[in-house]
Amino acid sequence: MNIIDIKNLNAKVGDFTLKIDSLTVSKREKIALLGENGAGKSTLLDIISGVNKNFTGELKILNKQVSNYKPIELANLISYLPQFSEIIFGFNVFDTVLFGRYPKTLGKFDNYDLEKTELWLKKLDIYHLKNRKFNELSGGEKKRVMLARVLNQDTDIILLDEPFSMLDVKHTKTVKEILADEKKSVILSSHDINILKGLVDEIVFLKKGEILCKVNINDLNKEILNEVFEVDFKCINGFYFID
Ligand SMILES: Nc1ncnc2c1ncn2[C@@H]1O[C@H](COP(=O)(O)OP(=O)(O)OP(=O)(O)O)[C@@H](O)[C@H]1O
Repeated sequence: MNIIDIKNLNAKVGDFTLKIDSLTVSKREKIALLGENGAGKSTLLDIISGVNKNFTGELKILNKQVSNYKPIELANLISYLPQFSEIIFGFNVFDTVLFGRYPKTLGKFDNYDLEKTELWLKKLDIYHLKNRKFNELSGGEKKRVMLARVLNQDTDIILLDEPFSMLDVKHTKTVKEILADEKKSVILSSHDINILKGLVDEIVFLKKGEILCKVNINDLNKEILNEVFEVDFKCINGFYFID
């Protein structure tokens, strides 16, 4: 069963047009959005998440048009890590992650919510930062806090805009393993092609606001990458490099 159905979607942001004729995501499917800067990855994630409602066409979540959901219903279905997170002012790390459980609890947090929060703090290796102010953290620390918050929201659909950017090698591995283990539908954008193996099922290539193709991760080849990114890739042992 499809959890997301997109048909004839058209959205304008400034001079840019996103035009998605058809895209479906099934339950527990993991998809990566790849494409050059400005291809429309964030715009598409903004639309699926409900942040950008300015589009025409069909966007169904669990067979129901997204505009027919109340915001709180959507927040119980979809969690979203935007590319930049500047939303939290005076909150410390613990409360920032705890608030991922707001849609489920409407703020009436119980022991289960506190335990879940502690669990994600530990998994994302930010437990030692739990009393620190979010705004005072480094870029990679902030990213891990926002990821913990998203995972604490515990939704069937997880949208992640460049979840690996700013992470060091060790925490990139940690986050990849966590996401690979999640039995959820995940759509993530990334500029790191080599991280996707063992993580996603399909890659959707975007170019100039349109889907160029959807490719199974096992069918990826350098010809596709050459066409999308207009550079000459080398493939060594299944990993892609440029000179
Ligand atoms: N609020 C806005 N006003 C005007 N133009 C916008 C706005 N948001 C995005 N755009 C334009 O839409 C296009 C697509 O942007 P988008 O952020 O979706 O690209 P992207 O694929 O996520 O890129 P990147 O890899 O750089 O993150 C870009 O040309 C961008 O300049």
